[in-house]
Amino acid sequence: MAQSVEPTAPPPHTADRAGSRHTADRPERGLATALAAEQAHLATSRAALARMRERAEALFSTGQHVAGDPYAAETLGRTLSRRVAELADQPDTPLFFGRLTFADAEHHVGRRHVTDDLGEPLVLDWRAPLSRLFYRASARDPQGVTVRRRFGFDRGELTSFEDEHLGRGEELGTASRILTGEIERPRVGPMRDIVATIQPEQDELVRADLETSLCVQGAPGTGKTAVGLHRAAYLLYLHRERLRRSGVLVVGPNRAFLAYIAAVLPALGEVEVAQTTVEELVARVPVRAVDAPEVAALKHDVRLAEVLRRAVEARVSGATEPIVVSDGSFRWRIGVDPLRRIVEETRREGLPYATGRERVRARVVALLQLQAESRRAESPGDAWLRRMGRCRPVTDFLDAAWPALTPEGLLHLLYTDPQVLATAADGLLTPAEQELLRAGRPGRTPKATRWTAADAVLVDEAAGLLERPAGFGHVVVDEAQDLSPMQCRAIARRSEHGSLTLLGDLAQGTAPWSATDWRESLAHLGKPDAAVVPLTVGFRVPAAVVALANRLLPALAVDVPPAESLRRDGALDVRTVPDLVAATVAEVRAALTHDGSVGVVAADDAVDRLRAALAAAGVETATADDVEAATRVTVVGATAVKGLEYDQVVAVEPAAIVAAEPRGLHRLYVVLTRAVSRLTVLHTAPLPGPLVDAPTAPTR
Ligand SMILES: Nc1ncnc2c1ncn2[C@@H]1O[C@H](COP(=O)(O)OP(=O)(O)OP(=O)(O)O)[C@@H](O)[C@H]1O
Repeated sequence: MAQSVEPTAPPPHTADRAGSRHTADRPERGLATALAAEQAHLATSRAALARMRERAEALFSTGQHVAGDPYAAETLGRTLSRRVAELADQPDTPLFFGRLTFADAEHHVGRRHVTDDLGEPLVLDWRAPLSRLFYRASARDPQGVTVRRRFGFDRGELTSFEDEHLGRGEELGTASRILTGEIERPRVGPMRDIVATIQPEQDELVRADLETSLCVQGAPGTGKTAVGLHRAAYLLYLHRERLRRSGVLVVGPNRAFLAYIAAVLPALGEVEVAQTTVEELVARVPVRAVDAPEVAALKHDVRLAEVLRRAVEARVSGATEPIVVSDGSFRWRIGVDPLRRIVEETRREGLPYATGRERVRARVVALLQLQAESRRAESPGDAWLRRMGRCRPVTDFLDAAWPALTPEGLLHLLYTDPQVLATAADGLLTPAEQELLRAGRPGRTPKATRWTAADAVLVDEAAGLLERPAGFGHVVVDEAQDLSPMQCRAIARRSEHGSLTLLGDLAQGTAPWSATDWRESLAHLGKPDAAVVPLTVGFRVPAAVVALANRLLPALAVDVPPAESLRRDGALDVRTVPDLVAATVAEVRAALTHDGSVGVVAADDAVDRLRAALAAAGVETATADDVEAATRVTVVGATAVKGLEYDQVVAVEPAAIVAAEPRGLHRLYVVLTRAVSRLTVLHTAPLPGPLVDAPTAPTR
């Protein structure tokens, strides 16, 4: 049988476990000795990590004297300061969480490599090839592992362990108490890493090759975000140099979400991953206006990509006049035909527009150079070439045949010149749609125009036609179901030569343009062949709560496998109340008698009222952006709660959440799947149809 051990004076919540497992005196003593040995190994490893950090700090402070020049010093300084940050020891985060025993060796597995002064490993990084066995070895296929040991910690102290003798066919799987304890622990504050308990099907995704693009369709709480972040850390470990140069980007739905996940990668020693929202990614113009819903929907339609492409192409025209340049006593001339040929040839090369313009300039200058060489019998120098490239006749020709463009200038032109729009949109947009696009009253100039969020995406598309943006080696996109086709393209431009991890749940799509089929999104993202992999085992939401949320699925018109929960604990309470505000205050008070965070989720326009009522009742609350807030209660609008979780959730008036937006039922599905331990639904209005008569499960 699998064994577990606790110290002789364990913390109260683990005492009975130890007692129930090991009554015989001798094994208990043996296990206590083993526990003491593990605690000693932890102390040794901590001390070794501290020495590694001291060495890195010493190098950092002498780095400037060692490096030959200021640039080298800066690079070295950056590398070393990163190294120092990576080696930080977080007192609450165990340095190792597992141990693998083989016939001839033993390895502790932890958050980073730790070596002793001789370079011998004390802890293996969880991402090392050997560590993989910690997650993947099983009784059926032990892969050489005789014993897998998991450690239990309490506030950074090693307090217990559990052994699975895989070699003898023993395996605890999800019955592991340490695993269950980790999954069911009350949540507080920002998201944490899950390295100690990554499940085999998650590990498979985390360790997919750098070349592989993946789309993970996962029900709420199945660990999609966790998988995406751990994959980023894994890829950075395996391809450190390459990805440091090209970069890794994480795209999330909003700032509150990014704040919630911000600490995960640094805790894994990865301090240099860019984290952003799509809005920030495309923020070339300030957003100062809001589109009507039908205009926004049109601007996010993929047909606009072709309209913009044609509009750019239409800027290029043939030459109508020769170029004549006076150069001292010489006059150089290029006729209309060769100029047309240059434009045509360059157009066929399909370069980004701005690069094309420079190519045409270079070709014109090359023809001038030929003439100069044949007349003067010597080759003109660089200064001459530059002067020719900038001289008036050449720039006049360029401005007529291949005019300079800015992305916002192009969009402004489309919005203000009906003829330009009609030509570019011919056969693609109806006259009524063209009218809609122009209805936004653009300013006289691009600068004077009050751009909308959808305009910013179009400006980014235009920018991509003019110049190729720098891409990332790997991009992780969370809540990807909400990306519009045009937003997908903005991400595609940044991952053209890299790979993607796309994470999402079609059932949680709340935007008017949310995906209903991953294949379409993947095509817009430029990765049509990426595999779509389901995750269905939920680690967040208790089974009773999942059952309630699943009642909405048939009404959501998406084809996704329903979630199952690993969690049998948890409570659900759905109640009609006479006064929503008073009931919310009472419910929050009751929730505060238990551990963990409390999230009050309501339609956006009810948030201020509820916060005020809670404040009047003496309950301090935070907003979703404030993940570090000392207060345990957060009041959050339904539209901001995606991706977040709270230990106890009070969902207020589902009917109002549904009524607030066209995809309100999808929004409600998101709201109902945020609870870790307990969900209370309070309502005065009738519940939305699918929830009527739902059974409740009050267990405490
Ligand atoms: N293997 C695991 N071990 C322990 N906890 C896990 C594991 N996988 C996921 N979790 C936890 O389950 C919760 C949900 O995970 P996560 O937020 O990644 O899910 P998600 O699929 O992104 O959810 P959503 O669809 O709501 O965005 C988190 O608290 C996470 O830490």
